[in-house]
Amino acid sequence: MDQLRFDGRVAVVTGAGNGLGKEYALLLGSRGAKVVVNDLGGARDGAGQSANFADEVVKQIKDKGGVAVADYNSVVEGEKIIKTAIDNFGRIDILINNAGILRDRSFAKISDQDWDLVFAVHMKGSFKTTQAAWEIFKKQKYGRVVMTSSNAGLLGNFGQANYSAAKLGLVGLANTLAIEGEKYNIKVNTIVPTAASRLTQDILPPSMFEAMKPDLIAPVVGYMVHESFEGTGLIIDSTLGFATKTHLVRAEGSALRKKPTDPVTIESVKQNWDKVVDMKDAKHIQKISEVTVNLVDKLQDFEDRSKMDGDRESYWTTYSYNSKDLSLYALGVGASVVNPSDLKFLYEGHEDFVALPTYFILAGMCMEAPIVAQSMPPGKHADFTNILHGEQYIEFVGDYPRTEGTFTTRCYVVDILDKGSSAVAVVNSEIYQDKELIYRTQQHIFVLGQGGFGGPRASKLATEVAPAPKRKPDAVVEQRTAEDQAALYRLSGDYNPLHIDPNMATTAGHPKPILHGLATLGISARHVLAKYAGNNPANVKALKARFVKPVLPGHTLATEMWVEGTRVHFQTKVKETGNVVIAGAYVDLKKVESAAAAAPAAPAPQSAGALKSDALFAKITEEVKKNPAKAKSIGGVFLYNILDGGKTVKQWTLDLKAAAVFEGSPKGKPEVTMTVSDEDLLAIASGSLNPQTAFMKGKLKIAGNIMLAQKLGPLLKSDAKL
Ligand SMILES: CCCCCCC[C@@H](O)CC(=O)SCCNC(=O)CCNC(=O)[C@H](O)C(C)(C)COP(=O)(O)OP(=O)(O)OC[C@H]1O[C@@H](n2cnc3c(N)ncnc32)[C@H](O)[C@@H]1OP(=O)(O)O
Repeated sequence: MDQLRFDGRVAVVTGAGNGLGKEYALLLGSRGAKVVVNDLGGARDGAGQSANFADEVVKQIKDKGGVAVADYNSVVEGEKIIKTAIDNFGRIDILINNAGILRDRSFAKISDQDWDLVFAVHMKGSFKTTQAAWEIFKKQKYGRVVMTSSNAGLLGNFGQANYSAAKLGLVGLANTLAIEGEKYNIKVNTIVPTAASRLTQDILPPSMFEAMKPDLIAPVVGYMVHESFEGTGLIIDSTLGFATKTHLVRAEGSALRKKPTDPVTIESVKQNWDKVVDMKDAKHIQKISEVTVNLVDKLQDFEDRSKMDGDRESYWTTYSYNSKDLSLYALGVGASVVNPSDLKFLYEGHEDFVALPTYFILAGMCMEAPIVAQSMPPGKHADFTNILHGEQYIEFVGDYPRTEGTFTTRCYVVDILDKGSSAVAVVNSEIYQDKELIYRTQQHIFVLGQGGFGGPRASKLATEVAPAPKRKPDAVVEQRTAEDQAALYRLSGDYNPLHIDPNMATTAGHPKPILHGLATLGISARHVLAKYAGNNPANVKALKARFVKPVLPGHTLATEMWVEGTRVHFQTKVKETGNVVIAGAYVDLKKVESAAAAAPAAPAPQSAGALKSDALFAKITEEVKKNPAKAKSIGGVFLYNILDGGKTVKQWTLDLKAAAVFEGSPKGKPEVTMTVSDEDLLAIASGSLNPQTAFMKGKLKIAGNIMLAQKLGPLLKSDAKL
């Protein structure tokens, strides 16, 4: 890489007589910048004054052929320091606010003077110096400013209340200046250094002090003030030759009331506190305007949800998943690399990688919601010690979900049934993505010993099981479960101790921890999928099952299947005992594809070479010309990002060789092939086929170098939304 230089630039470094500031000044001076070396020459606590420090640094810069001038003003009179730059060099481009002092005392002992002095040097000093340079930066439409914060400010540190407050104040100052400077090409960033300096000399242990050389941090700041540096409003923590970005994140938060008409009370705040502080889905907010948008969205969601809920108590939650979750789940329901047709459920690099349909039941489980417990009739209770999964239903409504995403789930109890000795809670879930319903589930939770309260025995709102035909099954698939099946399955999110804790299992009357009902169901559903659905999850419309008897890990499951139209009835038996464990179950398919028909010879892939046909390019170009705006956002998707890397890639060729080159692989050696028919490619270019949809429907496949293919996949997805 060419040396990054500062020729023609003028830099002011405050507190540059020693430590970090000195290193910044020496580095910039050695790279062609004219440097104002500011230092008051005071002691660490700000007392005293001397010209020696700054003069010495100026001498060192000049000795190496650089240009520098000393400045002995206090940063509190920042305008004088900037004047030194203008008087000597006629301009200013870079300002590093580095000067600082310490007045450490435990909080109770901090005097007004300790407080004021620390604030004067750090806050007022950075304010005055930056403000004096600001108008010049604005006029010349160029400026690079670095504020110096500290982990004591970001995190607090015993005995440094004054220093911490001032240091975090500087982050706030930088944040606002980054916004105000944006349109004038003024970049304002914050460095959080931990270095051996006069400030830390007898604070750090000697061995650490030795290692934390300021010259390991100076290049980080050097880059942050270079003209090629694009970042602004960043907080960069650096020490010991490491650098890392740090930023504040904001949790999803929670509404503090059920309906817009309800009051907020101290009690409702307490009730929702766990969600208020839940950082699971926390995000970094880039701009203050995002907070407003986010609040408006939240308010809208809150109102929409409250309308949907009416008088019904619902529980709303979000559920995020990624490829790792899908693979883990697939292992939990017995998929194995031993079976090649399972690979697409296990390996995110597989060109047909896809989620098993039963995986999506999990987002509808609302395990953490107290809704069943809260819906029990007076005197009855439900908890992990007395519930069993009784039945499960799932029905896909929209496009088959992708291999990663975030859902919003609404769960609510539709009925509590009285089955005599026991109760059954019927729980509905609706699962939304981007406010669109994509599937729904229903679970029956059997609550042992809690019946007899005079409630209804059946519910019109419950999806019924369907008894299997009375003939011999059309097919049977057997699979032995592993001893660790439940231990593995639970990692997908059902941590009910019944499935892992021997004491809990004994208390509930089982010889050992039992298998999750959904693990048994997942295994049987896989059998149906492979046998009659062409192993294609998107072929599944709905699935229903009743758990009739518990299964123990290690048991062999035999899934018996009957085909009736597009419905595949099934029941599952434990081979060792002959017990039926899943009954009345079925999978509704879009189309039955029996195993023989479902395993055709692999379709002949359309070679990447086909994409390079000149005739096809000519056609695409023609389409693009007809509607350039549309094509730019759709057909251009692919290459836009590749071009972002700064390489010249011929547009509209969709040439993945170029992508490989972009990734730094040897030229002319394509590492990725793209499989797409000429018609589909044309359709993408003309805007009639969304690449995201094409990717989802398997019409567009990327394979080869897995890392690269993975990168390209998300590019398609994210850009398709533009
Ligand atoms: C929101 C948070 C949710 C979190 C939930 C999930 C947490 C998970 O960790 C829990 C699990 O995975 S548990 C493991 C899987 N489930 C099981 O092993 C249950 C197996 N089933 C049984 O043991 C019995 O069927 C049993 C005990 C359920 C019923 O047996 P019996 O008492 O003998 O019932 P029976 O006399 O045959 O019938 C009585 C009435 O109940 C209905 N019924 C029977 N089985 C049902 C079942 N599985 N689900 C729903 N209803 C069921 C019958 O139809 C009958 O009603 P009716 O007289 O009105 O026809």
